[in-house]
Amino acid sequence: MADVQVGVVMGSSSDWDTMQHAVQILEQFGVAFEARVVSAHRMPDDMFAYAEAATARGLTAIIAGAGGAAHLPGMLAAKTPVPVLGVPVASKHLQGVDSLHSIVQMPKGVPVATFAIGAAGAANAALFAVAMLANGNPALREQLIAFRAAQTEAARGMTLPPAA
Ligand SMILES: Nc1c(C(=O)O)ncn1[C@@H]1O[C@H](COP(=O)(O)O)[C@@H](O)[C@H]1O
Repeated sequence: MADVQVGVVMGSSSDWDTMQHAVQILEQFGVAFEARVVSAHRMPDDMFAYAEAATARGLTAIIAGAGGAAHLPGMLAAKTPVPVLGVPVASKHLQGVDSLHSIVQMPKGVPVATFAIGAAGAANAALFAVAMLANGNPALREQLIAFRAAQTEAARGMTLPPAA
């Protein structure tokens, strides 16, 4: 099995509906990844161990999704130099604004690259990880360019219904 290039972690299995959109992109581009539940709040020792092992394991990026008091991405970033891409998962009561603010408002010196709330943010985090990997991988870069071109064609082909 190929070495894992990107780690996809989330605070709970309830985040999977959102985070599977990151995994779909990584699968589409043939990036070797792992997906697992790692919670700063509920399993802090495991979270520390995951972050501490990330460099030696050769991870290029960690995509971390969490909802509510979403400390997971920031705590991972505190424990590893591997870039952390944070995905705010929509929460039950505050629609993910709490998650977004928890992830984006990092103190100076410990950055988390923060994406949009929900599925689009998860997909974009994965596309960003692909772009990072593509810096050293011309074939992957070509794939990314083809993905963008297909998206452009799809947008050009969009039609609108008659006004009501
Ligand atoms: N924000 C965090 C962390 C963390 O940041 O460590 N661990 C779990 N959670 C979040 O709690 C929400 C509810 O989780 P449950 O559905 O399991 O109760 C999830 O969105 C999860 O990401």
